[in-house]
This record gives sequence, C-alpha cells and structure tokens, in this order.
Amino acid sequence: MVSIDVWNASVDFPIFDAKSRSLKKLALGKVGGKIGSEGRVPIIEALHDISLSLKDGARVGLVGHNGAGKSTLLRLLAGIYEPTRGQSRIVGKVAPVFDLGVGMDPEISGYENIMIRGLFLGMSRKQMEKRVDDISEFTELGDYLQMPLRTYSTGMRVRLALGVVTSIDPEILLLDEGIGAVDAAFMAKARDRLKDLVKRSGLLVFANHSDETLLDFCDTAIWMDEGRVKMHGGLREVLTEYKGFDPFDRMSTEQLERLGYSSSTVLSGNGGE
Ligand SMILES: Nc1ncnc2c1ncn2[C@@H]1O[C@H](COP(=O)(O)OP(=O)(O)OP(=O)(O)O)[C@@H](O)[C@H]1O
Repeated sequence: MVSIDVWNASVDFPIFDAKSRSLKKLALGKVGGKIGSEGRVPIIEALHDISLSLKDGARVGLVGHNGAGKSTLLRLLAGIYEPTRGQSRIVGKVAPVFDLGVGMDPEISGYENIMIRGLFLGMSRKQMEKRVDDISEFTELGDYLQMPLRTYSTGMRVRLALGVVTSIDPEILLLDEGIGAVDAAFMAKARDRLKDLVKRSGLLVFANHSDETLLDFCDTAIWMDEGRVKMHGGLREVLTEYKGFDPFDRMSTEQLERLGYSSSTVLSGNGGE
C-alpha cells in the first residue's frame, strides 16, 4: 500500500548570494515564502511546519498563489528535498512529472527519448519496449520519431513527453503544471490517457491552476499559502474558500457535462464529491 506521511516538516533555502539592500522590498511582496534575515545569510522558508498523511487512492489537487510552496511541497513528497526540520516517509515508487522536458535529450531521436524518459520514470526497458508502438501512435509524430528531438517544435515535444508519461504505471504520481502547449484536439485525446493514468496510479498529487482540470482529476485539495497548509479538505470546499466563489457557479453547461455533472447535482451541492 502506498502512502506519504509528513510530520512538522519545513524546507528552508539559504541564499548565499542575495543582495541585502533589496531584501526589505522582497519581504513586503505578496508572493513567495517568508524571507528571514536574522543570520548572516538570508533564508527563504519555502515550507513551514507541514503535516500531512496521504494514503492509497488519494487524488489531491494542490492550489495556491505563485510562490506559495506547491512545487517545493511536490519535491518534498517525491523525496527530492529532505525536510530541513521535521520528518517525511514515502512508501511506494514515485513518478515525479514536474517538467515535461526533463530527461529528454535533444541530440537523440524521439524513439530513443521515449525509452530514456520511461526508464527515468521507473519503468523497465522491457516494459517500455512493449509500449513504444502505442506511444508512437498516440503522438502522431510518424517519421519524426526517427529525427533528433532538437528538430521538434514545442508542441511536438509535449506530445512526445505526454505520450511517455501517460504510458507508465506509477505507484505515486506527482504532477506539476506544464501540460498545455498542445492544440485543443490533442489535449482532448491526452486527457483520456491522463485519466487512465490517474486510475492506474495509487496516489496522485496534482498542482494546477485550472478548476476544470482539478475537478476532472482530483477529489480533495490542499491550499498552500506562504509555505503553510491553509486548508486541506474536499476539493469543492477548498476551491470555494481559495477563490472566494463556488467553482461550479462559473462553469458553462458544456464544462459541467464534460466533467460528468448535471446542473441539478451541482446546484444541490453534490458536485465534486
Ligand atoms: N531552489 C530554490 N532556491 C531558493 N528559493 C526557492 C527555491 N525553490 C523555491 N524557492 C522559494 O520557495 C518559495 C516557494 O516556491 P515554489 O516554487 O514552491 O512555489 P509555487 O507555489 O510552486 O509557485 P508557482 O505557482 O509560481 O510555481 C518561493 O518563495 C520561492 O522563491
């Protein structure tokens, strides 16, 4: 059974090359973690006293303003960052999908990149060999798959990366933003694969700024604010508090239908549950 537990965890970044004269200005800003400057080296407190317990089956959306700590929290949950204070325990194999381009080599072909990226995400060579045809078909890149990646447009790279990411079998799937540089028709196709991927994964944490995407993939949410968990609960409730309005109120009938809700369930307050 997969799980992630975090007890009173904080993550600090000491900044050795900060310009102290501009620090006051930064401290007054609205976004970002707290900047402490008691010592000689300024420290950004990106996460402060986080306690969380996520179990198998959790589908958690991560929301919060720029610099609130979402990416840092994902890296803590992935085991990439150790807590500066406090503790964390991750049970299960993590597939961190933070930047679709990571693990891609511009000098090798699309095919070779599919294999390498798959290995990077925890798959075996044999598993990837079985999936490569399916991934190629999904990307619609045809003969381009034999060309070096540097010859691809941004959208073509995203197609390739999404093809690989959605082919894996993750125990713990951590998704940061970054999906979006593809045309609408392709995104609709990718969405179905992403849904299957989420179904296959034991535990999902997904940082995203789009209500519709969050409602599509998650059922609970964590609201990060200045490096702290401000709220952790049902997705609709958290979004309502975070945004100041019920997300369903501003959705078109088409959006609601796409999410599988009828207006009546939404109005009676059962949507998102
Ligand atoms: N490697 C780093 N070195 C120093 N400070 C960092 C580093 N990574 C993040 N921070 C700081 O930690 C805080 C949280 O950043 P983080 O990237 O986690 O926010 P976020 O919620 O993901 O923001 P966004 O929505 O803009 O991507 C910010 O104040 C940021 O400046």
